[in-house]
Amino acid sequence: MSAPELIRIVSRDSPMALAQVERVRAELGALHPGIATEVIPVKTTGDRWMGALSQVEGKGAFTKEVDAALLAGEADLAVHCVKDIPGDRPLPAGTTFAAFLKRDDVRDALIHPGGLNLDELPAGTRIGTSSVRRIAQLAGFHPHLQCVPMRGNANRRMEKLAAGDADALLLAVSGLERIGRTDVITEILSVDEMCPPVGAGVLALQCREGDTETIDAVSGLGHPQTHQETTAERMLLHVLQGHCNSPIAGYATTDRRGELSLRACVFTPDGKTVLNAHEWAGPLTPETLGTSVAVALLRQGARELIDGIAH
Ligand SMILES: NCc1[nH]cc(CCC(=O)O)c1CC(=O)O
Repeated sequence: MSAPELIRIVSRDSPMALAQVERVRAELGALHPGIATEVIPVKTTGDRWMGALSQVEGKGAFTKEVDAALLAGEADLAVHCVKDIPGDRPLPAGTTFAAFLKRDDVRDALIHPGGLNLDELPAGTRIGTSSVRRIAQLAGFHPHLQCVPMRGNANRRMEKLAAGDADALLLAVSGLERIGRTDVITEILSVDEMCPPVGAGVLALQCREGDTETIDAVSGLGHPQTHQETTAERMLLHVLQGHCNSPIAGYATTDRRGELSLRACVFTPDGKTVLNAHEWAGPLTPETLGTSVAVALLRQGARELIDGIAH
């Protein structure tokens, strides 16, 4: 096998995305010191458009331009947050996952400049988030709080918070770690209080399908346990046909014995209805586990909840 001399890495151009690329370069450099890398940052529709995502092409808004550069041969490797990759459709034809990096923290954090915890926030506190998953769970467990729409990358959201557009934010711990801003965290929410999204904290390396040189070079960065968890979670999302406006949460974990399990929830936007399922893989493959948990939720009426929301 001949290793490539240069791998051109394409990614969104937000500070978080560029930090993700630096992690990939560092891990790749340690594994293959002879391979040079080049970074190709691109702006995506999701970065430009500050309105509701459902008015553009939904979640693909964060991946479309990156995937296009990969397919056009302008880059050899795309780095994506799995959380941003649509789950209701296959990957763009001609591309494939080459690796999932070891998972970071899956939890969400509260950022409140006054230093209060979620339970201490007074009625009417404005939480800046446009995430239907976060909105539904806040509405269910903390109905006295008010969610106000907030989009943009994490740095931009913190600027908007400082400008008074909201009183507090919810952001992923992993994202704050990547941009070096864990100092702003007031409270890390437990997964029981705020169930994470499918793919939380996982970075995917995506290549052109036929590019075995690059695929072989980067596949060593993959983390088997993360691969299993991500596969189960993405199959869940696929079977549920969740779209960018679906309040779906789900995360797989691997216990000390190596046993994989998947828990998932589907909410109504007001958080009053919560469908819940948790299953162990046992002899099932991660794909079958994801399918089984999705079917358990469908039996409870998940289809009606998901289709009941415009997208
Ligand atoms: N919505 C943007 C986005 N995509 C992935 C992450 C966090 C990092 C990850 O889960 O990989 C974030 C920021 C956030 O939700 O706070």
